[in-house]
Amino acid sequence: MSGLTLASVTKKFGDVPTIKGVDLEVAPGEFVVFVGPSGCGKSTLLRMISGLESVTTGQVHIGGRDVTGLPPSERRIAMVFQSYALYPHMTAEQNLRFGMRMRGVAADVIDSKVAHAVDVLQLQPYLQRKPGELSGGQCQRVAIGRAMVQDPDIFLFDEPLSNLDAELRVKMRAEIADLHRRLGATMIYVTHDQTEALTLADRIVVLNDGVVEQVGAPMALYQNPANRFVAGFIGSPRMNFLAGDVAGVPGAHEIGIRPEHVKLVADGPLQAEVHGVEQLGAMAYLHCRLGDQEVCVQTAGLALPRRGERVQLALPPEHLYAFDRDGRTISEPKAFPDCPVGQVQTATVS
Ligand SMILES: Nc1ncnc2c1ncn2[C@@H]1O[C@H](COP(=O)(O)OP(=O)(O)OP(=O)(O)O)[C@@H](O)[C@H]1O
Repeated sequence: MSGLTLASVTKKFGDVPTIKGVDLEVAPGEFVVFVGPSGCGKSTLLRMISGLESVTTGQVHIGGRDVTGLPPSERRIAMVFQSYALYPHMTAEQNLRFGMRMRGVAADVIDSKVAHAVDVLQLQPYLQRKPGELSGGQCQRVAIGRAMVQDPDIFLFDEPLSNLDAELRVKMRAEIADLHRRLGATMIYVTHDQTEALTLADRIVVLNDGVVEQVGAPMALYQNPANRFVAGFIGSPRMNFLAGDVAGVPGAHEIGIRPEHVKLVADGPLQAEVHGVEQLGAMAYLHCRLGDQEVCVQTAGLALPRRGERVQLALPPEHLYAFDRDGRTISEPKAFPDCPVGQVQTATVS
């Protein structure tokens, strides 16, 4: 099992800086997820790790080896793409065997590796079918199997579940988590799906415009975002941001509070008007106007206010985040289960 080190990695496309200096240590066996808005450079960074994209400056080390100048075939990585990238004219089994056959791997070794992947991913029923005769989820399992048989030092996943419907995504997400537990392999995974990031990752890397905003365990980022960007990006619906003086927090340019922490009260300090109600069954989101500011409130109540009604809100101080003019979090870190305040990881690179 190998880890990964990115040292001051940059990428320019022509004159356009796309990755602006990323440092990252991934421990052997770790599951690290890259998230960030569209175009922030997630796939580019992954492709630089794989060798499909060159590095402009900086180094990539895999398992202690400097692989910066090596082609993908010499990096001992396997990549799983959103588009599966299976050979359409080959059966699932031929797809699993092909790469090894081309590299001249002995037949008995191929047999045992394929048998293991087929067993772990339960591919037996599909082996003789071609990709056109398989569902998206089945194709993706074959693609993951093809990565597995390479015995890579690192698995790289580029939005592997994006082409699947919602139900299948949930199932495949569980399968990938299970695969990680069983193989204990190092995995780097790109997604724009928050749920995938929060449920799969040991650590999440939040990227924004080619820089790392914060790296940390999912709940560490959720509870203790280093800045406004991470606070707004991690969590759905996103954190509410209000002018600092609304909650009377001294020194704060802006305050933030998550929808689940805003309270509907009978007699509160803040008067708001409901302009939207989203009833989701077990809970609802109320979209309220507080003067000229927007506040989303999560509530479990069944007797919901209606559109146009006035409600009173309270913002419990223990749930407030304060940000300075530059968007840095200036409130005290919050403790949460399994991670006392002293151990909170809020490393930022800018
Ligand atoms: N080969 C290329 N030539 C020029 N620009 C590129 C190339 N590949 C990517 N880019 C640009 O680099 C930026 C980062 O792209 P990248 O695909 O890494 O983003 P991303 O975060 O993965 O986005 P998405 O979530 O939409 O897939 C984008 O502005 C993109 O247009």
